[in-house]
Amino acid sequence: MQNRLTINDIARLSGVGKSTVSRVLNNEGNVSPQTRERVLQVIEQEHFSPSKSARAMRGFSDKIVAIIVSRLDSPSENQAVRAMLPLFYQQGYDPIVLESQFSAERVKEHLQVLRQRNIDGVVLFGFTGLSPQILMPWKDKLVMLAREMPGLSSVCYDDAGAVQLLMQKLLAQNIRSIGFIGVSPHDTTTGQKRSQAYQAFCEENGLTPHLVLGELTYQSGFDLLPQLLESRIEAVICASDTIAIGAQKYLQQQQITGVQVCGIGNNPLLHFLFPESCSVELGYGAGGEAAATQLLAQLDGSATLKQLIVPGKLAV
Ligand SMILES: O=P(O)(O)OC[C@H]1O[C@H](O[C@H]2O[C@H](CO)[C@@H](O)[C@H](O)[C@H]2O)[C@H](O)[C@@H](O)[C@@H]1O
Repeated sequence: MQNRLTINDIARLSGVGKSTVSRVLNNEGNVSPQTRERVLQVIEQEHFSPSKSARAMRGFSDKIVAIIVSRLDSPSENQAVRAMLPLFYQQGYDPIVLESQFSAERVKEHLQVLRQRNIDGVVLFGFTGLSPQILMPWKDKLVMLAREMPGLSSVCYDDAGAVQLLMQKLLAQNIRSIGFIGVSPHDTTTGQKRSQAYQAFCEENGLTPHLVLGELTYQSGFDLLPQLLESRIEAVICASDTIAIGAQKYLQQQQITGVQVCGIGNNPLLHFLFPESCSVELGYGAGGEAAATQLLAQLDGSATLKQLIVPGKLAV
């Protein structure tokens, strides 16, 4: 992105004064929503970014990357973010963290502000419903995590592979009555891919599928397990370790034994509370490192866009 235009040009094109543009850039009050929108439109159209030296003079760090997580309370995303931070610090970048709550509109707003602030790069935890139109202008300075999108760099997890590892492990123990607690297929990765892998494995191995769908919460595991127990399952695979914690809690509360609970993610809390459960190390730390490394390489011009998949492995 080049700074061919100055703040005076943006003021002229928007039909406002220079101080108004400055207030919009600094996200200050005293600007009507219509004026703010007009100025932002011109900034967007012209790909304008205030000079870094101006930012530095205002006391901002000159190298900033933004990390847009979906949920600040997600254990899996926290693991990935923690792995990224040291890499950004080492290269002199100050990371800032924003939250999307799976809202495409919120991502759009965040990116607008980041554009105004001339942020150097973005790691975005992707999800269903994000518009390529919003993201493509960022393609050289953005890496998407946990989802892929054509034309963007991405780091994904092996969703189907994780389910297959668990199914193979259970089958090797001669456990054939296996239930699955998944999430909505609207969620392409944790939802659709993991549930489909379960169903496909059942079909290939002559197993009867027992599938229920809930949300990415402890409560879902707790509430949905009783339905599966009616089918006399010997084991249950949960689409995430968070769901598995809820399922284990139900078994503990009802003093039910003989049902093996498996999760995906290798969350230390699952192993601490319920060491008898099993899980797949999906590689959140490795994913975070890979995303940060790729973004840094894109920013210094040493890498082209890449799509990476982190391999999972059974957690011991
Ligand atoms: O309970 P958590 O530790 O939060 O793990 C649940 C899943 O979180 C992640 O998937 C969800 O967020 C992704 C963005 O980070 C999004 O792409 C996906 O659709 C959501 O389901 C993580 O990627 C999964 O591995 C976790 O199982």
